[in-house]
Amino acid sequence: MGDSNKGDTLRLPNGDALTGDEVKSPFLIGVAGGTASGKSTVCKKIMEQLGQAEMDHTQRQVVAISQDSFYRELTAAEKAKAQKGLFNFDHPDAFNEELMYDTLQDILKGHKVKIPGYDYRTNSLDFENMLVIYPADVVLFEGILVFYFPKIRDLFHMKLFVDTDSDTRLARRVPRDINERGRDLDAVLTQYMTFVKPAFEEFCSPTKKFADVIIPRGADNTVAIDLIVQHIRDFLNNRSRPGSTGNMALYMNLDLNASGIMGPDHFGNGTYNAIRRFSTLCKELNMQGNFFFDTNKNLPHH
Ligand SMILES: Nc1ncnc2c1ncn2[C@@H]1O[C@H](COP(=O)(O)OP(=O)(O)O)[C@@H](O)[C@H]1O
Ligand SMILES: O=c1ccn([C@@H]2O[C@H](COP(=O)(O)O)[C@@H](O)[C@H]2O)c(=O)[nH]1
Repeated sequence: MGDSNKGDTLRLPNGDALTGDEVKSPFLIGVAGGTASGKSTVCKKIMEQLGQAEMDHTQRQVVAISQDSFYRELTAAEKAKAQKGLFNFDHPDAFNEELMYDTLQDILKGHKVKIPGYDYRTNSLDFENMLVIYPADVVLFEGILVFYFPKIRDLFHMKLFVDTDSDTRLARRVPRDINERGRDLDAVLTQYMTFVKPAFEEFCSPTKKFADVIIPRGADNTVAIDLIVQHIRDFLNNRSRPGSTGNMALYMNLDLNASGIMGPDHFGNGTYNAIRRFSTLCKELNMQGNFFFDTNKNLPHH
């Protein structure tokens, strides 16, 4: 970061100030999309290409977290309904919004956090298998409704929406739920028609408009994934540069269309060039239909 930023208050995307030891705040990327659109697969590919997947958890620079760890605990009556496929896991009320928000805030402050796994066979949080999320440079947070809650949406430095058509998603969900989530065909189809499809249309699909980047065809879109990976690489390199404050938010929350307001003096030349490269690539890919890029109008906090 150039000298021009010395003395600036470092801020989380929602405007909260960061001070002292807390400045090693990660760059937080939200990854939304319908069920079985390929959100986890996209995150996995990003991690693999960055050489993070095979790395020890404590050493990773990039980590991925699922929104499923923030389903709220069900009452006995709700659990009984869930076992019969009669509970709506696709409604925003199924999630613990406050816990999700507080945990993401902790992550943004550079704290180590522990979150439960999720057991789809019992429809419950798995406190026996707690996941320890060590402070990282980049955190991917994926889930069907990660852009639904405004307070949470505002925490992301970058928002991706994995846009896979609904036939493909259903065709992938059926075998996945049968083979990996302990369901039978009837239950999967009934849940899909009763809850999943209507909730996607009402709550998930409308959040696509908040995305900075829309990835058509999910993990098949290798061009888009390569671009995102390159973008993250640039930021990781920038962060490790001598003189960098290590604050990703200052680096990322930019309206690229308004690049006239910044020049090589505003950030270091490396940063500036990376942003220009990203902007140019996005425009090209947009034209090729590999990628839809929108500037982040919600996050003007530099
Ligand atoms: N591009 C793809 N081609 C074939 N199968 C895929 C592809 N992307 C995902 N899948 C499969 O579809 C299912 C759902 O993918 P997943 O990444 O778990 O979606 P989500 O996280 O959005 O629910 C998984 O079984 C996964 O292996
Ligand atoms: O106990 C549960 C909890 C969730 N679901 C379904 O999971 C998907 C969200 O996960 P994806 O990996 O994004 O598909 C959601 O559509 C819920 O319906 C479930 O079936 N049971």
